[in-house]
Amino acid sequence: MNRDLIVDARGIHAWYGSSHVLHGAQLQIARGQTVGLLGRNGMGKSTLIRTLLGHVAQRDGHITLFGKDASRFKPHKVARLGVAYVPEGRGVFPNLTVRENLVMAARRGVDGRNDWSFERVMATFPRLKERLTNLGAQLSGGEQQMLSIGRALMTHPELIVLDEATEGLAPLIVADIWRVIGEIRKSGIATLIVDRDYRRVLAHADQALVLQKGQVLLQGTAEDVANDPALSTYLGV
Ligand SMILES: Nc1ncnc2c1ncn2[C@@H]1O[C@H](COP(=O)(O)OP(=O)(O)OP(=O)(O)O)[C@@H](O)[C@H]1O
Repeated sequence: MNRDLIVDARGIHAWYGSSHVLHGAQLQIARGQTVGLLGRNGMGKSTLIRTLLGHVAQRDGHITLFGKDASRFKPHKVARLGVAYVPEGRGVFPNLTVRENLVMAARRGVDGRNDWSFERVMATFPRLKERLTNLGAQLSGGEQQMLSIGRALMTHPELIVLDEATEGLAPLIVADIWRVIGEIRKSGIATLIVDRDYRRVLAHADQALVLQKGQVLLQGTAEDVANDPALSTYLGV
């Protein structure tokens, strides 16, 4: 195995009841790498993510995370390895303040890293700084998304998984979230990104893959995927 791979998933199958959704998909992420996961609606992107994270019980295939066989790991065990999940539809505590949401998430990284301090998160998300005493439920959708990413950073992950982080948000907020994704990339944390805006995904990613009906049809550097003549057909654009 390539030692730099923090995610190495091969031959992944997943089912919801009798519905067979993933048909031998694969995904590799190296340390510090940004990987874009593309595909039309319903092609299995969220299912692949949820399978890697241990949320899909009916699964088959080989998943190695940080060199450990995680094929049967439960979500809490995956999280403890240093994987932070920012799910579609946020994931903040509505009855806690912004400050409480952040502080309760804080922990050192697996290797003891502690560089994403509360102050650094505040500097990254100036909007949240103005809302520290507001409850999670009082935030706009965009602010909740920022808080969710802020919480992920406070856990000092090796990998952040962003599933549709910009979905349904106003363009200025979307631009701000892409700025933060760029900062996360620069800071050396690996990211796995699913987003409808494939151009932005490819502009921010090192590697990309395209899922169709639960299989990976295209995989390579973001530049190669962007230049592949079949891309627009696969994405229906
Ligand atoms: N909890 C579930 N139970 C049953 N079927 C599901 C469930 N979640 C997803 N599916 C089905 O699995 C298939 C893949 O869905 P998935 O959400 O992984 O696709 P996606 O590529 O992430 O698309 P989208 O962008 O629409 O979320 C779809 O046919 C979907 O209807």
